[in-house]
Amino acid sequence: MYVCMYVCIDQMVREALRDDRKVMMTKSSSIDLVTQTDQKVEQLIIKSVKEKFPTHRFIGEESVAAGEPCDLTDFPTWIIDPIDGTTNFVHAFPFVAVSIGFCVNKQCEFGVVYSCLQDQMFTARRGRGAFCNGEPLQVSTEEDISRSIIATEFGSNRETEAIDRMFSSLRKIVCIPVQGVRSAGSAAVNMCLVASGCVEAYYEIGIHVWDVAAGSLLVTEAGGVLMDVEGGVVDLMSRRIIAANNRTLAERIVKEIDSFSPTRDDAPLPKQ
Ligand SMILES: O=P(O)(O)O[C@H]1[C@H](O)[C@@H](O)[C@H](O)[C@@H](O)[C@@H]1O
Ligand SMILES: [Mg+2]
Ligand SMILES: [Mg+2]
Repeated sequence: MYVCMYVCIDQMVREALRDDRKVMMTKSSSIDLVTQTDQKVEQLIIKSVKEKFPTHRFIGEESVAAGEPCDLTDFPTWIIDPIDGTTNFVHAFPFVAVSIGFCVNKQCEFGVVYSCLQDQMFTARRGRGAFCNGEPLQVSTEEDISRSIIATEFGSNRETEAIDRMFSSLRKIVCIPVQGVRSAGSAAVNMCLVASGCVEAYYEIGIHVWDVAAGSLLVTEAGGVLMDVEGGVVDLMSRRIIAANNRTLAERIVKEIDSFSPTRDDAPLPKQ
């Protein structure tokens, strides 16, 4: 099933990158884009999984956008971001990933991130390590943030308060100083870069559970840590995350972040 699904998705994304990168609609803001490929890939994944596991549940980015609930329960649940980096996809910027996390009892059991244009399949199973195209992954051993590259993103929220806090945090982190700040344009790819040891840490406020479910397992199985931006235990439904190579760097980043709390992924939908 999985090989067939992967081949279909790979072909679908590559053909769409060549022939159809049109924006179909926007969601939370004029820059929160959706394409037909986002929807087709998610439908293909859900259909394929349902055929084999009809009782399993799903949290899919585009299904939630269409009104499906975003509730993570103890049931076996597939958490899907069909195209992570949709803005990159629309611009043919080469970091476009498919991210699938599988959770039972609210714990990720395996995660897959396929970085389409790099043809890199990142995989992790809980307790069994993280891999890229079968090669084991290990986070960076760097303990000194002034010798680190930090990744972050600005998302699609342009509200003044959120922007002010994001730029205040960024300024403080840049001026530590760190050796570099990077934005792949995809949370999942940023987390794969942490798991691969290319980037020491990634943080973002505004992500969704589907952006980070698979990547969170890749990071921890590669020896890294996850933390809330205020230093507590990460909550994948809180829309805030730090994924780092070690606690030292994660705690250093916490000191510089002006945090805020977006509406949770599992917040009750506003009454109609
Ligand atoms: O919407 P996609 O492309 O699935 O996910 C991206 C968000 O749009 C963006 O706002 C966020 O910053 C980025 O991390 C995420 O991958
Ligand atoms: Mg995403
Ligand atoms: Mg997406």
